[in-house]
Amino acid sequence: MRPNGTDAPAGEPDGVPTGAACTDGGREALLAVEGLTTVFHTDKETIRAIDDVSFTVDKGETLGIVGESGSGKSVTARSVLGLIDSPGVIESGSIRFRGEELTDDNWDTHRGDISIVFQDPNNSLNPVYTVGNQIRETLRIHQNLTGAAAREEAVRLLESVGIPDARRRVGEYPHQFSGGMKQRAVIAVALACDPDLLVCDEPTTALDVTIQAQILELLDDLQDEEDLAIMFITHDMGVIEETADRVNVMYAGEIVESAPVDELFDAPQHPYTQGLLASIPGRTVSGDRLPTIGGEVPTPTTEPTDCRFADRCPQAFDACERVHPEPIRVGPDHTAACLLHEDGYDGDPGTGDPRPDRSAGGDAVADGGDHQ
Ligand SMILES: Nc1ncnc2c1ncn2[C@@H]1O[C@H](COP(=O)(O)OP(=O)(O)OP(=O)(O)O)[C@@H](O)[C@H]1O
Ligand code: NI
Repeated sequence: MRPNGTDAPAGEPDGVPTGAACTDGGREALLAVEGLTTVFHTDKETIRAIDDVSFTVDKGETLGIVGESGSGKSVTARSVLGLIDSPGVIESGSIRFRGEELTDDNWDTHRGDISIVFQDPNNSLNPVYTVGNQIRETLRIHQNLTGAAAREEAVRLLESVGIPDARRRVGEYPHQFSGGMKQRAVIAVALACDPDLLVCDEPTTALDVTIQAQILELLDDLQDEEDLAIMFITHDMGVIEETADRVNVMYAGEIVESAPVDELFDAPQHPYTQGLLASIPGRTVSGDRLPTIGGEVPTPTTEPTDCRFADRCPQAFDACERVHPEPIRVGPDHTAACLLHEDGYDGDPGTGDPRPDRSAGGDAVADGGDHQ
């Protein structure tokens, strides 16, 4: 959602949703999204920003969401957070948090359970209040903390996100913080809700590489300490490899592949994932030119009747233009929405690969030709 610069929710300059209350967890996934479809009714057309998206996030897990610009990553996050504004609307699907369906009526009671960190810390912090002020306000709303207790907790939170000299800096304004320190402060505000799930929408993209690495490390530490679940959105496969436990690969509003991170990198099953991986510097097998996927993500306006990736896919065959591929199990914990895998998973946990001849890597490309 970066292009139009609307990542900060209107009327919430500190980027922290309001509301409170916690319920106790069951054995169900922390977050379970099923068949979620969010559309934008523009003057010209209806954009199907995310289409029939299903996934879960478990307690303490990092789910990475990756895909090119326009693939629906931010809309997925905003849908889960109840931040879709007109002309957008959740058309269908279910979002359950700790087993409870999120509806217009009860969304507010879960506001503090799910926090979001956006790409640009400048849009998330209010320039006219001190950092400490913004943390304390969130503590008051979400944890009922006020006075000295809130002041101490604000300092503790700044310390926990690695801001040196926190006791002094808590009284400073956002402009007195560097970019990296500002994003740490944003994370501190997000944590002041005491969330179970932290959604990070490209939280390091605006930062330089060294700072980016530090923030990723910080999130990793926080996750261990606080048993946080994290939904991490990025277009950068390198960042995914470092942060995610599981990965959803999105394309044109759909999840085209989902797998544990190691498996996704070792044996990607969808040609789109294979293309994304092939464009990571250092992963190319030969030649000095990075292969990129030609073309760009289409903006879907109708329900899919074909594979939305077909016209960019090096392995496409006739049926890809006629049949919409549904996610198919290709391993114990691995799905791919691609007709190459329509035979599915043979149930052998030893390989996790129904067709070894079509497994990872560009070499599998020629195989698709059989179908023509
Ligand atoms: N407010 C809006 N009005 C109309 N269309 C929208 C709106 N917000 C998002 N979209 C459309 O929804 C689709 C998905 O957008 P989204 O922001 O989720 O992509 P993204 O994967 O987050 O991309 P990026 O990497 O650029 O942030 C795009 O086609 C986009 O144009
Ligand atoms: Ni986005």
